[in-house]
Formats: sequence, C-alpha cells, structure tokens
Amino acid sequence: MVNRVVLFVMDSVGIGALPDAEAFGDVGVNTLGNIALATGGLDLPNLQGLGLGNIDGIKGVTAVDAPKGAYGRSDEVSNGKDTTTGHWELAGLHVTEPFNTYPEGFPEEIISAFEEKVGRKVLGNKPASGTVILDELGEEHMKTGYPIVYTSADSVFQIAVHEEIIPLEELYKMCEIAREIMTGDHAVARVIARPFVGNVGAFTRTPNRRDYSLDPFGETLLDIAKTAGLDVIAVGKIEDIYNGHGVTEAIHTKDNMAGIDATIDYLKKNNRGIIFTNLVDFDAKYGHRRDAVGYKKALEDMDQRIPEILNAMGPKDVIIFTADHGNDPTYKGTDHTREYIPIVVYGDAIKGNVNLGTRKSFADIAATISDLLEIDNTGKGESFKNMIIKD
Ligand SMILES: O=P(O)(O)O[C@H]1O[C@H](CO)[C@@H](O)[C@H]1O
Ligand SMILES: [Mn+2]
Ligand SMILES: [Mn+2]
Repeated sequence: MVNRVVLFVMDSVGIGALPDAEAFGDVGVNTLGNIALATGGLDLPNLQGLGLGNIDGIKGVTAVDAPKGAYGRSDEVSNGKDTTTGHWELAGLHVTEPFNTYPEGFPEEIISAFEEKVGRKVLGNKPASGTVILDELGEEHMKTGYPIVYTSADSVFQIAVHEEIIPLEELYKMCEIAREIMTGDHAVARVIARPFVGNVGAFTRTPNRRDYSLDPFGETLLDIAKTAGLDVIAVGKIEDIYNGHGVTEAIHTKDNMAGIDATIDYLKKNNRGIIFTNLVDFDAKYGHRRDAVGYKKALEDMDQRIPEILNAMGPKDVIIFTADHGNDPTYKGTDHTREYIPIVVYGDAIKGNVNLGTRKSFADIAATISDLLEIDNTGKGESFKNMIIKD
C-alpha cells in the first residue's frame, strides 16, 4: 500500500540524445554525461546508490552492485522539448501538436495589440538569451520605460522589466494582457514575467519571475488525484506549469535548496497523495547559461541532501527522481536539448535493483503513480508498478 508519491523533477537533467534528437537540432547531446566529461566527473553517491548509474546507456555516473532503487530511462512521445510539454507528458498527456514558436519574433499584429493594451511601446521582439538581451536593451528600457519582449526556441512570450522602472504589479498585469492575446492561433505555451534589478552592465534577474501557462488540454494525473480526494502539493513552478489545475496546495520556492526544504517539510506533514517538486536552477541558472561547472555543483549539492529527503519518508512513501527534457551546457546555443530522462524509484515498498529499461513515454510515470495510489489514469502510458512493488 502506497500513501504518497514524491515526484521529483530535476529540471533539464537529461541523460542522452533521443533517437529523434537530430530533428530538434540536437546532435551528441547528453546533459549529465557531457557535464561529467567537461568537469572531470560527477560526485553523486546518493543517486548512484539508488541506481542512477545503472540506467541503460547512461554516461558520467557509475553503476553500483546492488542499487537500492528501481531505475530506467524514458523516451518522449510528445513533439517538443520544453518544460510544459515534458511536465504535461509526465502527468499523462501526449502533446502531439507542438506549441507555437516564434523564431522571427512575434508578428506585427500581436505586438501592436499588446502595445495598445499596455500603453507602452516594446523593445526587442526576437529570440534571445534572457541575460544577453538585458545587456543589449536594459539601458534603453530604463530610459524609455518600454518593456523588453523576447522569445526563445521554446514556446514563450517573455517580458523583462526593471523592478524600479515598472512595478511588479504592472508587469504582472502586462503578462495577463499578453496571455489573453496569445491564445487561439497564437497559443504560446507560456507568458513569462522576467523582472530584473541593478545598474547598467550589472543587471540581475530576481526570483519574482512568474509563468502564465495555458490550461492543460486534458485531464492530468493531478486532476485525477485531486478529484479522488488526495492532496496534490506543488513545490516550485509546478503550480504554474499546470496553471493551477489539479493542485490543492502550492509553494513557490526561490531556489533548489528551498525546493528541497519545502519537499522535506511537506513529507513531515500529514498529507496523502502527491508531492510534486520541480527544481529549476539546473535549467535556468546553469543549462541555459551554458555553465557546466555551476551545473555540476548544483547536482552535487542536491545529491548531498538526498539522505535528508529519504529520512523524512515514511514506510508508505515512494519517491521518483526524474526530469522533463535536457539542457546540455556543453552544447551550442542556449536552448533545451531533446534527451532521455532518468527514472529512479525508491521507497520501503519498492524493490531495489530492478531495471525498468527504456520506457516509451514519460506518461508511464503518471500511469505508475495512478496505479500506486489506486486511482484512475489518463489512458496514456503504461504502469510499471508490477515490476517495482514488493510482494
Ligand atoms: O534565457 P532565459 O531568459 O533564461 O530563457 C529560458 O527560460 C525560458 C523559460 O524556460 C526559455 O525562454 C528559456 O530559453
Ligand atoms: Mn524544464
Ligand atoms: Mn528552460
């Protein structure tokens, strides 16, 4: 009997190119493997003890003799390599129609509608790295008060403003306006507030980022669990990714360590259902910034805290460590990479040393969680509960 599942997403921690990676512009990508190569190796004793290094085809971490958990990797059915797509598939949806992207910037009619509604002109309107575009346009923004609008290879409409030039409330209002415009034919996966502070040449982004997602197009694992009367606790940006759907309680955390703290706090509380955590620093602070050394340290810092997480678990708790896409910091550009995700499952009720092989869809995780909690499933994905549960 399983009472609670912790679904722990290490954002962007991919483990090697998917068979179709080339169609996404990704050749030879391997977030974990290439970080290990570039930095002289990864020290992840706790994840390795659970079986991370035993996963088929994994590079950069070593296998142990008798891993304490079940382990595997998964292919992605959905047509995309962004956070929304990855998380929706993890929760049991297949995103076969990719979200709109804007490699040439947003069309004139979109920009003019936005400018008219917010009462300001905009700067930028092109794909860019969020830190590079501040260096380029931050000063002009401070002089004119025009928000910086930019996108990336992801399906995103991002608005960057200096917190002392445009108050946060106004930025959030702008995002709501953009969210209304970017629907229908221009359904973008996310509108994102990207506030920053500081002086010219030394701008830094603040934790007041906010994501405005589309509603999931179908019922997810979260909705099903909530309807069944279970707790669905969202830690980090999970609440945003599902636009609040199926979430019963949420906490937004400022960094990976705070996300781990919150997960442990919730594990110590009396709840039943799903604790769904996203640790985004791997992606936002190191993957997109192509900082392999920083990424390595973030991974090792997380690994050091795994014993604390496991100690907070009770006999009816199960934890699943996984990811949503890759973001190889050694690869060209600054975008995500199309990769396998790792799956490591651990708990008193779970058999150790079980190889789950290569799963066909991230949705297998949703199906397995449904099965473990004895609730309905979304109809996508195949449960591997029978392989992992102790008799
Ligand atoms: O370069 P920054 O602004 O961090 O952008 C990254 O963060 C956004 C959301 O994931 C995507 O656009 C991605 O490219
Ligand atoms: Mn992500
Ligand atoms: Mn990202």
